[in-house]
Amino acid sequence: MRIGIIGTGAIGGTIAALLDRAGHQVSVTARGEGLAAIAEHGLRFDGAWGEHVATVTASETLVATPDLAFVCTKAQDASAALRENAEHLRGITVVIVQNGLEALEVAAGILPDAELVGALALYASQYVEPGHVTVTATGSTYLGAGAGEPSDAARSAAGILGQVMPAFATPNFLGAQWTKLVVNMVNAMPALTGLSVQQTIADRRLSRVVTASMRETTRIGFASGVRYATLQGLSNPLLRVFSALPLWAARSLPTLMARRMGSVPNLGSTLQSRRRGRTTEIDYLNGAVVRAAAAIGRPAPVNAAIVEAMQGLEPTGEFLTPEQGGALPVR
Ligand SMILES: NC(=O)C1=CN([C@@H]2O[C@H](COP(=O)(O)OP(=O)(O)OC[C@H]3O[C@@H](n4cnc5c(N)ncnc54)[C@H](OP(=O)(O)O)[C@@H]3O)[C@@H](O)[C@H]2O)C=CC1
Ligand SMILES: CC(C)(CO)C(=O)C(=O)O
Repeated sequence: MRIGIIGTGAIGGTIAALLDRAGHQVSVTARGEGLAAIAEHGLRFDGAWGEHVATVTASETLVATPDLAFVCTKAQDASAALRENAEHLRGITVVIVQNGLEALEVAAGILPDAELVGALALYASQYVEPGHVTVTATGSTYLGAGAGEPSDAARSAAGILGQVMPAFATPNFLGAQWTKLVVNMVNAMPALTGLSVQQTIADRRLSRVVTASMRETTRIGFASGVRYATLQGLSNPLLRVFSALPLWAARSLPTLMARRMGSVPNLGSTLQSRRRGRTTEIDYLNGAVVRAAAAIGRPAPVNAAIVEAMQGLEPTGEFLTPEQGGALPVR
């Protein structure tokens, strides 16, 4: 199958390398140093899903229409990347692999005649250097769209991706995005402190803030009428219990998540953006919780403080100490 990958960073690089290894004809889009490295040496892939050097076609934008496309940029880059490639995305299935709640709505405004599918990745990949990505923790990908049953396009894309990694079409994709948003509350503390996800959760002070942001997210979701979808053991009933726990007891959830990630340090995708001098997705993660809370007239003080702290730090390139990070408000 002819596969197009837009945005060949950690996730795009992983999908591109694995589909190339499985024999698909893969074309990728990249820019700057990343594009130069892939064009010169191929795309180097290693880590938990094996090793491969993919000799993919690489260019700044797609030069032909593929049978299936994956858009794997950060949320803040998605609109521009979709616009730049719109000509070759018309009428085909376009899978947007992206955290946050807005991926499909943004894409629908730019590609009204594509078959849009959202995808939530629960594995962890790292952009090691231009043209080199590594998988630091395995996990499944969930594909779907909207509130109902998964479309034929979602099932078929899950079938293709399922050839190379665990991938499932899921109903209630909106609920799945919220469940993933709860998971992504592990991203901010590493991005604020420069520590890995495992290190931040092992630190009692930072872990309290992670737990508080997760619990706040869960509560805002429930108050907004969200029915959380089941993703990798996290379900609506479990999150209902979690949302009512005191902080000391709720801490067991991020602790379990960190344990599942294993011993290879997982930086999380937000810290990786900072390390590469890129803007972060904070407005689409913790910021999405603040906006959802505002929409129902509720405050989200923990997530608002995290967003504010990140906005202050991003332009400086500096990090908080664990003491400073642990002093963020929790409730
Ligand atoms: N990494 C992870 O473990 C996980 C990430 N996710 C989510 O997946 C999505 C992708 O994340 P991730 O792979 O980590 O992000 P990366 O930053 O590693 O990769 C995104 C890539 O897109 C490229 N890009 C941006 N705009 C364009 C454009 N217009 N044309 C071509 N390329 C472009 C960037 O280029 P450049 O290198 O020049 O910046 C970058 O290489 C995010 O929503 C993230 O939250 C979900 C689960 C796990
Ligand atoms: C699943 C997780 C937390 C993997 O690191 C992720 O989604 C991210 O880093 O953005």
